Parts: sequence; C-alpha cells; structure tokens
Amino acid sequence: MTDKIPVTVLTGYLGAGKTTLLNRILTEQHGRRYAVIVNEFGEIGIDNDLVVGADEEIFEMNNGCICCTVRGDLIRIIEGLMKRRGKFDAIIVETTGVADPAPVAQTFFVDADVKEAARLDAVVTLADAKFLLQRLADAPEAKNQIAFADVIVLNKTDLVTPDELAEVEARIRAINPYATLHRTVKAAVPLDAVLGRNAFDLERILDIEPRFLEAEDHDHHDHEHHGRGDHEHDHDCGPDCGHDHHDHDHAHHGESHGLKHYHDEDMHSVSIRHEGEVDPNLFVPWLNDFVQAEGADILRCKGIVAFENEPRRFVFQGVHMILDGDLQREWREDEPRVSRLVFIGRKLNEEAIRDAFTTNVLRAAS
Ligand SMILES: Nc1nc2c(ncn2[C@@H]2O[C@H](COP(=O)(O)OP(=O)(O)OP(=O)(O)O)[C@@H](O)[C@H]2O)c(=O)[nH]1
Repeated sequence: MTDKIPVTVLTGYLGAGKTTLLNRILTEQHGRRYAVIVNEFGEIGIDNDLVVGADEEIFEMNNGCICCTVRGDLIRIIEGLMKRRGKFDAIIVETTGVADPAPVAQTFFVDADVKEAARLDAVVTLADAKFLLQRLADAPEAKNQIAFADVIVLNKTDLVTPDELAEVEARIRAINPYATLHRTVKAAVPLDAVLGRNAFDLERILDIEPRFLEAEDHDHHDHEHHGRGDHEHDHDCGPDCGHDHHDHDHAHHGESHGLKHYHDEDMHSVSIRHEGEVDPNLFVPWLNDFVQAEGADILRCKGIVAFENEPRRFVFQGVHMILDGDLQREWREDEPRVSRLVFIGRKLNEEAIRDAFTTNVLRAAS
C-alpha cells in the first residue's frame, strides 16, 4: 500500500477557500511535488489561472462534475499520471464547488487500475464560516461535502463573531462528528493537517477518528425532519451507468448496539456497537444487502468488526453502495473484541437499522 500515490480530494462550496488552500500547498516549502487535477465547470477552466506554482502539473476535467462522467475523466487522468510516476509524490484533486465528492471518492474504490496505483488519502472540505449555514439550507451538495470530509477546514473565521463560529461548528458537528476540524483565516492550516492523513487507510481509522471507539449512546433523538428529498446526486445509477457496484467483501456483526446519531435536518449518522464477535457468514451478506438497498441515502460507512475465530480485525468502508473491506491487523491482547459500524447519510432510520442488524446478524446466529 505504501507505494501507492496518495490522493487528496479538496472540496468545499463555491468561494470557501479551496484555491487559497491549494495555493498555500503549492507555494510552501515542503519538498514534495504535487500533481493537481482541477475539476472545473464549463468549457474553460479559470481555476488554472489562479493556481500558482511552476512545477506542478495541472490537468483539468472540463465536462462537468456529475457522477460517471467525472469518474471516467478522473480515471483517465490518473492513468495518464501513472505513466509519469516519479515526477510527483502525491496528487491533489480540487473539485468544483458544487460537486458531490462521492463519485470522486468512489473512483478509488471501484476502478481496479486506479486502486492499484493510487490511494485516497483524505477528503478535505473547506467550509466558509460566514456562509456555510446558508449553503446548508439551500444546497444539498454543501451538506454532502461536510458529511464526506475526513478533515474540515473551517475558513474565513475572521468574518464571523465567536458566537457565530460556535454555531456553525455545532452545525458541522451535527452532520459529521468524525472529521478533524481546523478553524482558519485564509486557509492557514499546517499542511500536515490536510496532507498525508491516511484517513482512508482502513488501518488508521482509529487514529484519525479516535471518537470512533468512544462510548456512544448519547442522544437518541428521533428526528425525522427532512423531507427535502434532495436526491439529485445520489447514485441510483441506471443500467447505463458504468458503476461497478459490487466489489466488496466485508463483514462482521455485533450484538449490542449503542446508537448515537447526530442530526441536521435530514443528514445524520448512526453508529452500532456490538460488544463481541459476529459471524461473517451472516454479517457480510447483511451488510451487502443493506448497502445495496439503502446506498442512495448512505454517504459514507465505516466499520471495524470482530469475526468469530478470526484473529484479525475486519475493516470496511463504503461510499453509497460501494463497499470495500478486508481483514487487517490482528486484535491486540488488550483490545476488546468489539464490533463497530458507522453510517452517515440521509433519512437513515436508526431503529430499522438496529433491528435489521439484530435480526439478521445476531439473532440469526443463535
Ligand atoms: N475574509 C476572508 N477571505 C478569504 C479567506 N480565505 C479566502 N478568502 C477569499 O475568498 C475568496 C474565495 O476564495 P477561493 O480560495 O478562491 O475559494 P474557492 O473555494 O477556490 O472558490 P471557487 O473556486 O469559486 O469554488 C477569495 O477572494 C479569497 O481571497 C478568509 O479566511 N477570510
């Protein structure tokens, strides 16, 4: 895995500060060389003109940002880059401000060649401290971008009062409690806070998301807000879609569960904790079926699972209905064999998820 090229996906709504951060990355003395892929709307990309830095290679995807189109472009661009390996150390993909990061992230799971050559390092989302609340109200993509983030750079803090900042941060946390968050002016964040995160390295989920294993079960609100039905970008791909929606192996189960979820209108996260092992022959099919059925509403899922008679941890993650997972390092002696799953998405029915897990994985085993 180590010789794969790390890819950072930079996202964030229009004007949030993506280019500002990119310029910072490209001008700072860090001794690394980045290839930059800019996903720009329209025929003529203007972002190129704004990006400084002589040595970086910049490629553009000019045909919009939606779903499979971008993926095709991105795959071709990354494949082209791979022929020039050695000329750069890492890739940064700057997505257009209105893009849903899901298809970009999916590229690194589903395309065999890309998977072979590159690994998604982290999704970094720029958030505009002044306008994020408005965007959350009127732009579903803005919410997706927050939900997807491994790292959130809450930028333009100079434009808001401390109270406003606290409010926007609370809203971000309601959507995504797991990302690391940095408050910035002019995207001034230490580069190692956004690059080289290994946030998508399944082995490191716990390092990146220490809260992942915390006792949960705080609030159990039942929120059924929403009703916006903003599904434009959900991947309910039709028959023409080139998506490869099956490419998983994952598994686990659990048995007790603490559900915690946060909610922000229709977006929230549900976590399940099972104090013990699960039968992979029950867990894996359940997870696959669940994600296939509900994937349009699930933006992200992750989990670490203890399998019966298996010394290694099963770790999975997914983007919509695409799942990826494998057995990784062994459980340590002092480590409780607990199974944990987290789903982040829209309209997730917490009780239904809990019941399905209990019925199909736990009860079925007894
Ligand atoms: N006041 C203030 N302005 C900022 C800050 N960061 C960036 N800006 C300004 O905000 C504007 C937009 O920043 P960009 O970095 O171009 O944002 P972007 O996300 O790349 O924008 P798009 O490419 O349109 O999506 C620029 O004029 C920046 O100079 C900040 O922390 N505070």
